Formats: sequence, C-alpha cells, structure tokens
Amino acid sequence: MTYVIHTRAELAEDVSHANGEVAVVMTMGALHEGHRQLMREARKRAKFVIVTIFVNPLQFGPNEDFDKYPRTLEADVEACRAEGVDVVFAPSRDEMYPGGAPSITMNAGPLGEILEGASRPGHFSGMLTVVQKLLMLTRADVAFFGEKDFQQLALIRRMVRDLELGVEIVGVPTVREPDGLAMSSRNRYLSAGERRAALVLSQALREGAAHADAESALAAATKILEDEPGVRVDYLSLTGADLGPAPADGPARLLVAARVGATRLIDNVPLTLGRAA
Ligand SMILES: Nc1ncnc2c1ncn2[C@@H]1O[C@H](COP(=O)(O)OP(=O)(O)OP(=O)(O)O)[C@@H](O)[C@H]1O
Ligand SMILES: CC(C)(CO)[C@@H](O)C(=O)[O-]
Ligand code: BAL
Repeated sequence: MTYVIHTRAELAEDVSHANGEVAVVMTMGALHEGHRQLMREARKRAKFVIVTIFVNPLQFGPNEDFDKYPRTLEADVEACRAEGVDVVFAPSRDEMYPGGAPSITMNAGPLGEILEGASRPGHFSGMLTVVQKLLMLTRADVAFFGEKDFQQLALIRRMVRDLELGVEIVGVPTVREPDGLAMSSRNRYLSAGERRAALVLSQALREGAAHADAESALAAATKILEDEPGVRVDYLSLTGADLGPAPADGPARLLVAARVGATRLIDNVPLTLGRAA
C-alpha cells in the first residue's frame, strides 16, 4: 500500500511506525526510469521507502524554469505504487517553508561554486538546504541519489561528512534512453529536432571516455560537440572522481553541460586515465 501525504505531521506519524531501516529517494517529480531505478535500489535495501516530490524554489535562479517545471503528481504516484514505495511525501511550499524562505541556509562551499555552481549561483546552497530538511523530516537511515547529477551527489556526501549527519548516501549510475541520452525530467521540454541534437552530449562523453589521456579525451569530446550547431556548450570538464583536478593516473570524470534550444542539460561519465592501451 502506498500512502500519499502532504504534511509533515502525517510524515512524522508514518515514520514513527516504520520498523527497520528507512530509505528516502528525493525528487522534484516528473518521474522517469532514472527515478524508478533509485526506488528499486531503495526497495532492495530498506523496509520502509519514502519518495519525496517537491520542486524546491530555493534551488532555482530568477531566470530558470521553476514556473514551467513539469508537475505530474498523479502519474508520479502511479510510478511510486508500481515500485512498491511505502510513502509519497509531496508537501506544498508553505509546508516545507512555513514562514517563507528560511533565513538560515546551507553554504555549499567552494565545491558549490564550480561547474554547475558557476552557471547557477546559489543553486547548490538551496539544494543542500532542502536535502538537509528532508533528511531530518524523513529520519532516513539511507538516501539514494543519481550520478546524473554528479556534483549534487558529491556535495551531499560532503555535507553528510562535514556535518556528521549520520545517514548513508548511495549513488546510483545514470539510467539512459536506448540511444544513450541520459534520462532527465527536462528532456520533455525538447522538440524532436532538439532531442536529436541532444544526443551529442552522451556521444561526446562516450568518445572522450575511450581515451586514457586527458588531452585526447577532451579533444575527442570537443570535436563531437562542435559538429552539432544545435548545442551550445556551457562547460566540458575533465576532473578527478572527487571533482578535484584530474589525476595523471586513475579514476576521473568527464562532465558536460549544454543548452539545446532553451533547455539546459547535463551529463557525465566515469573514465580511467593513464591505463595501459
Ligand atoms: N537518468 C538518471 N539516472 C539516475 N538517476 C537519476 C537520473 N535522472 C535523475 N536522477 C536522480 O533522481 C533524483 C531526482 O532528480 P530530479 O527529480 O531532479 O530528476 P531529473 O531528471 O534530474 O530532473 P532535471 O531534468 O530537473 O535535472 C536525483 O538524485 C537525480 O540524480
Ligand atoms: C535532490 C533534490 C530532490 C533536492 O531538491 C533535487 O536537487 C533533485 O531532484 O535532484
Ligand atoms: N536535477 C537536479 C536539480 C535541478 O536541476 O535543480
């Protein structure tokens, strides 16, 4: 049985009856297979699974898509039911922020200023603020996040470590469409032509990741991105697996953000640098 609730009082009541580990999957709704994979991992792991659905105003900039972000609660609840979720918590803005925007918020620190943070000032502080609140409200033992939002996942791990939050964070590999496009709620903004153009993001990352030295990896990915006029690259970056400088040898990450029409998309892949050819 999946309960759909909207208030923190109902959530507290439901959580108090959970016997065993509590898992949470936090989302902004418009659920797709990527979200469902997080739910499946949570279901495998814990006795009590909560999915939160909340489009968090704090993490959107003034010129971003907060107002037009897809809101599809009925279909989302169906997806949660199909995955055997125990509770869907879909609070209103007032329920999450009684009294308006909080005056005390998280500071995402230097890792929050690079890559996505450089293009979306304040985004990660707003994101961490709501993640922290949802961890407290759900009293989760374990929380699942997608690698599609790799910097978000890294920041959440960092927050949990730096502030001793005592919750386990599990990262889940990116779920892709059959042609390689990373699943994302924002894909539904794309026209058919934009959808075709957007494919170069995953193609570029895949080509790049086939190289073992940083220069060739970046050059291969850049070439593919440059050949698609419908895509305006915001950044293409090769980093260490912790988003620090790329190592000469060992695990690394290739990340891209780009605008396709009016839609901003992100993607990333793991790669290993310096391995024997
Ligand atoms: N393709 C995917 N594979 C795995 N996890 C995903 C995928 N897409 C989203 N997630 C994860 O689902 C959780 C909720 O993300 P969110 O609701 O923002 O979905 P989204 O598709 O990333 O939306 P958006 O299009 O706004 O970026 C996050 O932990 C996110 O990383
Ligand atoms: C983690 C999250 C639900 C916080 O609003 C959001 O950033 C998202 O959907 O990835
Ligand atoms: N998918 C990460 C949340 C955001 O883009 O605001």
